[in-house]
Amino acid sequence: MTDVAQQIQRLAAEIHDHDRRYYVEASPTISDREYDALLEQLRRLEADHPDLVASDSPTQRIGGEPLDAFRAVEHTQRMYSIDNSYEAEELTNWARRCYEAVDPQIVAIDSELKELEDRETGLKGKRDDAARQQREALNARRAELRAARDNRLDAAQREGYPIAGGYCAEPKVDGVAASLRYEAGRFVLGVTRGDGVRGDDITQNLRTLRSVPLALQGSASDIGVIEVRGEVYMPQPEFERVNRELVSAGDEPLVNPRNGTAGALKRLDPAITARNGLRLVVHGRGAIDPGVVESQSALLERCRAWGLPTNPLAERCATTHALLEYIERFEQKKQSLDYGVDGVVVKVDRFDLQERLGFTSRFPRWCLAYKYATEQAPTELLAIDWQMGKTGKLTPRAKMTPVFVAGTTVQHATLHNVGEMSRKDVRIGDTVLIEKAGEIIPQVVKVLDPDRPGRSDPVVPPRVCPWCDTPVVIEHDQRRLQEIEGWPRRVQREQELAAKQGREPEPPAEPPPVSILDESGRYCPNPACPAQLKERLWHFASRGQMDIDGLGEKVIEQLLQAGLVRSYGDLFRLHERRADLVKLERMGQKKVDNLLAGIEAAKGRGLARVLAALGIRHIGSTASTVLARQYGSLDALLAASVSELESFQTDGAESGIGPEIARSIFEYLHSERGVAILEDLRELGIVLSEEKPAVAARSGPLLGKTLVVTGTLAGYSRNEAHARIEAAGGKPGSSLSKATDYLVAGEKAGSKLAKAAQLGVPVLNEAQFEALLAGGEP
Ligand SMILES: NC(=O)c1ccc[n+]([C@@H]2O[C@H](COP(=O)([O-])OP(=O)(O)OC[C@H]3O[C@@H](n4cnc5c(N)ncnc54)[C@H](O)[C@@H]3O)[C@@H](O)[C@H]2O)c1
Ligand SMILES: [Zn+2]
Repeated sequence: MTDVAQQIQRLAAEIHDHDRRYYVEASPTISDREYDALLEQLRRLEADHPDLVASDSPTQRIGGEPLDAFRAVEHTQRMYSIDNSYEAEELTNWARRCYEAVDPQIVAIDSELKELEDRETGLKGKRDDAARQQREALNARRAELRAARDNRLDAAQREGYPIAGGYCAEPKVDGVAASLRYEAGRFVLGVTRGDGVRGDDITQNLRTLRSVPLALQGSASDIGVIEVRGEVYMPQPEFERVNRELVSAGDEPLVNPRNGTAGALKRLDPAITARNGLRLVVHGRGAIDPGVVESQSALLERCRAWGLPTNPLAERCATTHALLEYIERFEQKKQSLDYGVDGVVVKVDRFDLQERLGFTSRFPRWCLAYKYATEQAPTELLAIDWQMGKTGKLTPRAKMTPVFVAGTTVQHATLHNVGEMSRKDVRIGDTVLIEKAGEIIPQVVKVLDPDRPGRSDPVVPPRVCPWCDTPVVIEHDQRRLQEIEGWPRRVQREQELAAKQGREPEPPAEPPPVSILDESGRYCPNPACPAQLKERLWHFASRGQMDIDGLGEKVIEQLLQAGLVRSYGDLFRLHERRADLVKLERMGQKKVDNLLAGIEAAKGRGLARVLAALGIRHIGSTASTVLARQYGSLDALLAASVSELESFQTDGAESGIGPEIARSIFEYLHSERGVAILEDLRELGIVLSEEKPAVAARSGPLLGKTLVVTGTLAGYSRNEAHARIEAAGGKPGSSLSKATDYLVAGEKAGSKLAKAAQLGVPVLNEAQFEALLAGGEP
């Protein structure tokens, strides 16, 4: 194989790997700009060596793949990616190409030039006078046409390539593409982009989004097919809320809202998707009945009238000058939006012109994404320290010379885990590039001077816990482990297949053994580790959990140092150690009184808060609330089996407690340690039960009303509907009686409908229910 062929293959493999991380696993390891640079490099090589372009090259296809777990659906019209640019000049070059292809004068000139060329070919070999004369006339005409063409283009450039109908500029919302199909105005199918040809059927998940209308308004019901394309995204406040819950449940936080969206859409249980606060914005079309809309700007207008959400910041721009002005203006504005935007998408507005421009193998020619570069800054890496989490996880953190980036001064960046740190080969003294994209925590992008002489040795990760000297436990990337484990099976399968087909087997190469590069986590397994204890107590006492007034980080450290606290229970025994407490630095009588009162008050927070406070893996405030409501007391919870925990329904609907959560809570409750902790808390008089939903609000539009919910609602899970009823002052019931005020019926409502009719209980559909919640008439 030639060097170039090898280089192309290596690059393609590398890009393919990044695609998988980005689209399938939703955890990219390089920035978009670096990714785009790799792709550009490949494109250049391939352009010079067209014979080496493989049909599955990343330059020839769109990155995602449909997932096995969902039904794959073929798109009626392909879903494309969009070409990127980071420079104003690329944008004007793009506009020029569009202009040349659609401006009537240039098109006329080009077709005449083509005609001249054909005539010239016809004259080839003829040497007589007539032919010479014809040739001269032809050349003169060609020169004339070329001059006219240049003039026309020069003028167009000055005016900003004023294409007929102009351009449309819209924010490029950073989310996940989806196609939504409406037939006679009803939502019938939602599909991800997948590989552009086939995507995943995510209809059920999309139905849970409030911004996805299940039925369109106005003229839409008279139109056979309306297929729109849009972006599903997670607004910033939802992203922060979801991350707070994940962190408090001991799970890894989402890296950014886009990854969070991709993850939530891939959930098999729509109730979980519903909990992520996703939203939709429509920005394009798939198949739409002919004659319905003629341009991008008209489409957006019609969508609004049909009740489909579009971006109010979209604007028609007559020229590239206006486009660039929009881009500049928007760079300021995007900071204040409550959703992530990574650029501006510009499109030729008129659909007939779009059709004339057509597509390349990956992109529409009539569309371009202008991307804002993520703010990055170089700085020096001073040290790497290890942070302890409440589950015992040790996370490497870079300490750097402070640097100003994306609006704040940054001096720490996370390195995630030892694998990541080793793959980036980050060492002390390096100049590193850091960035803050949609993420809250700054990231180290890469080392800028990896070939510098006299570089320090790689940092050796701790083999024992830096706080308690217990040997650490190392975990490796699950996917790599499966790959290694499954290799013999793959070899065998190939041999069998080859034997059947009567050919030489071509067994897959043996995957390399796991190394430090595959490390995904390092843990201190010692439950009594003081560093973990501090993190756990800190979590236990915080707001969303036991909410103990006066027990902050500093006080916890003091208590641990003085040996006054070694467990959660010890907190509730502190009143016996009053004398010791007063002696602590900066404490004094009054502060001790406050602290002890805070601890006393926390005793009655109830089971849900206690479960959330214990830092059990995967158990955050949502899961603990569902569990406490369902079981009512610790004893009832203790009596439940794993299979019951994972399958119980709250009033006929999925509880949202999947197998992972069920196993985690079960194991904790029945572990020696869990039992000891909970028994201790029980003896100390901590309330380990939960009042059933009687904690109704004392005001609201539903005050004093009882509502029963049945069937599947599009906008909420059963639990959420109940929570909304309570928040509005009402009482959610489970069985119908004469005392029931309303029956809220979703899809597949079943026998309760007949019973309601019998009892004379009014039935509400979802829209009427929402109207009632909002304080109006149903
Ligand atoms: N960092 C990595 O490892 C990595 C890996 C793969 C891809 N990527 C990034 O993803 C890009 C490719 O992803 P892509 O194919 O999804 O392209 P893209 O995200 O750059 O743009 C295309 C998408 O933009 C969306 N979009 C948002 N607002 C829109 C609007 N108003 N109008 C039209 N479309 C709009 C559409 O859903 C469309 O599918 C790469 O260029 C790279 O930047 C990064
Ligand atoms: Zn330890």
